[in-house]
Amino acid sequence: MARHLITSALPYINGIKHLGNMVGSMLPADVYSRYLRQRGHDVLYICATDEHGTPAELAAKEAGVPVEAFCAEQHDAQKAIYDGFQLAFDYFGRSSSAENREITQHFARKLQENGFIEERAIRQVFSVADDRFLPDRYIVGTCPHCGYDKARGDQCENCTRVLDPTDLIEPRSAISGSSELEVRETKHLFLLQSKLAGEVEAWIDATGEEWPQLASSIARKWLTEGLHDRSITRDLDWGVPVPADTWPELAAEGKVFYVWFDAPVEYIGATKEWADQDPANRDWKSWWYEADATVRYTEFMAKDNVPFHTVMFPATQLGTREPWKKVDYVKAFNWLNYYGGKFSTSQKRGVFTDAALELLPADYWRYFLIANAPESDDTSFSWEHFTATVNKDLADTLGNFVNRVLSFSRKRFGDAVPAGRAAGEAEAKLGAQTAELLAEYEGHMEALQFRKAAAALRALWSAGNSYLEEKAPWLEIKTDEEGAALTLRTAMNLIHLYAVVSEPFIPASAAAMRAAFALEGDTAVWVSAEEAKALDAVPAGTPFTVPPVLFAKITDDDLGAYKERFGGADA
Ligand SMILES: Nc1ncnc2c1ncn2[C@@H]1O[C@H](COP(=O)(O)OP(=O)(O)OP(=O)(O)O)[C@@H](O)[C@H]1O
Ligand SMILES: [Zn+2]
Repeated sequence: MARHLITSALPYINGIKHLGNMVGSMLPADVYSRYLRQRGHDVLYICATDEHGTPAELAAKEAGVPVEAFCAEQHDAQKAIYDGFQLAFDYFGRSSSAENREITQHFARKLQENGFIEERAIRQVFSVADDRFLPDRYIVGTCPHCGYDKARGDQCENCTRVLDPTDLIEPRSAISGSSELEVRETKHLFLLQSKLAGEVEAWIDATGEEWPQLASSIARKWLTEGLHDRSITRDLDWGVPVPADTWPELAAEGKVFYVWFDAPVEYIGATKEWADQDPANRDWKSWWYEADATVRYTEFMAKDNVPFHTVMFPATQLGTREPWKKVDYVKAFNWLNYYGGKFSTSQKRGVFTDAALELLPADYWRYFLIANAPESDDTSFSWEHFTATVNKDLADTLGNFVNRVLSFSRKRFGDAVPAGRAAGEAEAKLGAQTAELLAEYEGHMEALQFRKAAAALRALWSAGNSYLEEKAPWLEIKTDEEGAALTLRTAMNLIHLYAVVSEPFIPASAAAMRAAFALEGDTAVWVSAEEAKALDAVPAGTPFTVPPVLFAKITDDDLGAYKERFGGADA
């Protein structure tokens, strides 16, 4: 049995996340974690808010609150929404924690000891209008590689290339828009990534083989373009301070580490936060430091985050010369787009997670998003597609099946699962088909192929509908009561199986389906394809209740109202 360490890219603190963030990082990590837990693995799913950096500072300023208070508030607001989405983190931490400060400073000291950090005087962009040095991402201009005119000084969102502010054509301040920029001299720490490039490449050769193509191609592209030394400190108030014991002068000047230096370290920091809550029973080091071969580490993120996770953070880890656990598998996603553009926080485009939960329960979104995850390509969200998926897959195929079977059985046979005749040919065929589809579903989950997994799950639900149509217990009952009872008992067993295996996708509905049957013990434990074949986990005589309608259909009026409210018109 493996121990699975799972992390999803840290959501940034400056605002409520949108559905793109959800499907590109946290949601698939949660689905995968839930699946592995059900299968009996030891799983640790860690995430946190990414709290440092200029955007947080500026957002706090705009809100008129101190940045610490702003982050604390926003962290709680995000956490409440993730609870609403039923994201079952083992721990959801904060990159501004004392634990992360300690580990980040430790990383920096080790890198210094090993000769991978150098102090350099650099000339940095100073905005006269804003009276401050501008961090890279607060300088915007045109990308020299692809011509995108809103490229930031650290990275071009359009072509994902990493940039230096001085690469930008027609640079201007993102704060004031002023182009009155001067270059002034200031000292910073540089991580000598160029010295680590060979090691990173060798590491990718050894581990990157099985990564999805999206992840490995971005990593390779980055290495081919050359791994440059990078400044890892900033002139900001808010961040992990440069430790005074190692760099007294820079510490006195109030320099902090660059947010991209401490954010990935927070995967470790948050694990320590988790352990610090119950030190007698939780051990963070066995996951991260000298972790043995039973620990398998999987990361989830969208494509813009790939270079930092596949190249830069591994370089940092390698440079410490300490045995830190490095990623085994990088599950990378493309963009979820919204009517002609990327979902975007800054441009307030798309559906945000708080609004989504106001409209409909989490399971509707979870299912739709995962079934249409941007795995092999960018994917477009449309309200029509969302409506059709919810109505067809969730309401008609799954929800209706559950309600029809349970209501009809209660009406004819009372509040316990009827016995009826022994299983016959139709049940044997259904059992074989169920086992086959379940094995297919498992295979896709093991391979982290979420769209395919969703399709197999949907097929499993459909198989129940076909069986029910074929046996037609509402006709059968007129001539063969024992046969009708068998059909209903079998269908109820399917409902229970669906409840168990659908849990990673739709946890709340799955729990409601399981709770319909008064069974003893932990009924959420995974059922193997071989066990599923018999369709007899719920024995005759088990008391049951009919749950309220699981999925309400979205009407044409609802659809119209959603499009109106969220601006869902083609650009
Ligand atoms: N449209 C999208 N589709 C899929 N994943 C996305 C999308 N936008 C952002 N992500 C991913 O969401 C995760 C959290 O990102 P983060 O909080 O830093 O927001 P972001 O990337 O700045 O998004 P935005 O630009 O919309 O603010 C990252 O892994 C990021 O790559
Ligand atoms: Zn570009």
